[in-house]
Amino acid sequence: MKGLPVTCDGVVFRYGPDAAPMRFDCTFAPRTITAVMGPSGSGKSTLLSLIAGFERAESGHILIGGDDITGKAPGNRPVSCVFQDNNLFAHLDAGTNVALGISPALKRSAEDEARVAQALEAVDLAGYGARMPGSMSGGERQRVAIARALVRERPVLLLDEAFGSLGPALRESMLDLVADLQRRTAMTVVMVSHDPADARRIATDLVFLKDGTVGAQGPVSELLNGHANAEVNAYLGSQRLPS
Ligand SMILES: Nc1ncnc2c1ncn2[C@@H]1O[C@H](COP(=O)(O)OP(=O)(O)OP(=O)(O)O)[C@@H](O)[C@H]1O
Repeated sequence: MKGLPVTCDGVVFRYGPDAAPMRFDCTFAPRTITAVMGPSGSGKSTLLSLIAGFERAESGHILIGGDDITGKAPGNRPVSCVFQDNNLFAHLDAGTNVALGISPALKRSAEDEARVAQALEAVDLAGYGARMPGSMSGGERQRVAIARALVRERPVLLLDEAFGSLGPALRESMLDLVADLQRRTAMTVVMVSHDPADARRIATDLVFLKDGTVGAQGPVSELLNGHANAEVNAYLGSQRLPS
């Protein structure tokens, strides 16, 4: 599942006839981790929803690996998503939740079982297959969601504030897990985060949104060094320089 580039080419979207149009022109490089940052309401979740296919562009094109996927249904796009909450079916155990990434049928072949076990092991949850989501911690549930994304073997992984509700130490370990999985699978990862420390920790590229459009894009090392861009600096405030 080698990562593919994702390009938004003049993608225009609005939530309703009276809403201001958003417009996205950006590229997410293949096999890298790109952070998407920007003020609240700047369009980060909307951009991910457009790439995932939960929202449809009014005009423009979304390309993944050169394929125009603008009109494709979410399930036919080469992407997996992990959100902040509610990624799992509460009435199904962890193994079944992961297996849904392989097939919607609840019956699993021996080969499926092996893939589920392998994915749970990859996220450090070996042996957790029979556990119900309600009996797991927030971090464990997010790891199950990542395991499901892994078995889907899609070349693009979208993370929308996936670790936003976790404490700092756990969040760091989840970020390191994503970085490790990204290195092993060569996925393209697009990660929405509010925290510049997240981007500095694992992302190489940054797309900065402002007022429903791309305000800046480039390497994290340049855009978050405190000197590159006045709008990014204003957003970062006291976190302008790495601690
Ligand atoms: N379902 C919706 N219907 C109407 N407007 C919406 C809807 N979802 C989002 N919006 C509006 O679109 C704009 C962008 O929202 P979006 O959720 O993409 O921002 P965001 O950058 O992810 O914000 P946050 O950091 O607060 O999660 C905001 O002005 C928001 O109020």
